[in-house]
Amino acid sequence: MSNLLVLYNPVCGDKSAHKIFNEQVLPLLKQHNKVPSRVVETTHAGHAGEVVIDFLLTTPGPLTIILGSGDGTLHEIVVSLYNATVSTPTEISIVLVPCGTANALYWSLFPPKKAELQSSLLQSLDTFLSPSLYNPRPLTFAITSFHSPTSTFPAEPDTAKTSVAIVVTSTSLHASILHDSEALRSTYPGIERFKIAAQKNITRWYTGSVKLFPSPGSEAVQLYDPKYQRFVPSTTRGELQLSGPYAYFLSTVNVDRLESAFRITPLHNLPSDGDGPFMDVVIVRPQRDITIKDEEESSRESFSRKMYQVLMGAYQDGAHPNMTYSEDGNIQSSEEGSSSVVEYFKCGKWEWTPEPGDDAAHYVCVDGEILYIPPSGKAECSATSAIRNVEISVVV
Ligand SMILES: Nc1ncnc2c1ncn2[C@@H]1O[C@H](COP(=O)(O)OP(=O)(O)OP(=O)(O)O)[C@@H](O)[C@H]1O
Repeated sequence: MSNLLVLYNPVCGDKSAHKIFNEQVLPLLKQHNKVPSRVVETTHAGHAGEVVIDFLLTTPGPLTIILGSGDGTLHEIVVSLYNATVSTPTEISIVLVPCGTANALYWSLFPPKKAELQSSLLQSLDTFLSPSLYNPRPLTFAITSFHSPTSTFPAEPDTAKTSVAIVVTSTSLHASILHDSEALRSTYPGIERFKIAAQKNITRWYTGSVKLFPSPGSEAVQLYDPKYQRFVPSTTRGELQLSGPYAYFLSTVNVDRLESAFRITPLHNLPSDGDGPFMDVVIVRPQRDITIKDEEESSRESFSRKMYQVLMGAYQDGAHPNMTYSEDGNIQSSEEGSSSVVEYFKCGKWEWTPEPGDDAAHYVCVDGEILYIPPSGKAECSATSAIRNVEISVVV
């Protein structure tokens, strides 16, 4: 029998968690004779992680957390577990009640149905309360470590320079958007703040080098081929190097979307080679477009319209992986073009080494947390199925 902890963040999203928990979640638990060991409303940033660690230390054993938050609070819990010493193997099940701004994990596991104006926020809880439907989905983690040039390799992970994603790890445009949108949170509490920050950054390119590595059980990184609408092994075995500049570089685990309607990694569930944990990686490199001949402002301005089309493709149920360039460099929604606009990979690990002079290329977004790569350093991100002694699954 699993211990039960109820935990919610009253300030996430539109600040409705307190009401949802007191008017819906707690009465439903009572009705089903589920008695939580603790009910905690977070009081400060970082509190959710402290509560979970404290609970595990005082009450060892399998734990179910009914979590009212966005992705950021779950990220905080995962990072705390990564940094803590949980001495015995522990299984944690999360029942998600989406109260945040984007709720990427929830909407990926419970995609909104087109016919419904408003999908239920209690689908994970409903499953938890109906044991016959119970189907825990193990989470994959993307662990990013930040190396300065003085780090020795292979190095022990330095926890002070490591973070763990359960949704997204990105650089380039997406990291810039998250970096700038945080300052807009109080004025624009909803997802419009991401669009405003996108407009500000869309002409920027990012310089550096990228290496992708196959996931365990696969000899090569897998690349989506729009012509055959499936993943195929890259012709390069093992490590694959890609030269920049980059407009977009984003990887996800566990999700096909970052908001209910923004399906940026829509091929998350499409099978590919390899049996180990993997990440979906979406890259846009402007110089794959034959009309882009240089890195001047006018080229960036011109390419930003194509980058915009790619992002709109994500809002059109994830149409962008099938966008190709026509012979004259226009984007078409057809697999018949000369090359794909987006490069969509599945891999087990990536490395991002920003060009030392490109400050904006040093930002990395890990589930909304913005981290900075040390000067002349790099970020290394690997997919894994357990953190330390802890396995986490989500109730779907
Ligand atoms: N009582 C509190 N006061 C201030 N900040 C808090 C409190 N409790 C939690 N937080 C912080 O609130 C932040 C936002 O939470 P969260 O990321 O879950 O929601 P969101 O950003 O609205 O949604 P999403 O991540 O889905 O976009 C978290 O980073 C967490 O540290």
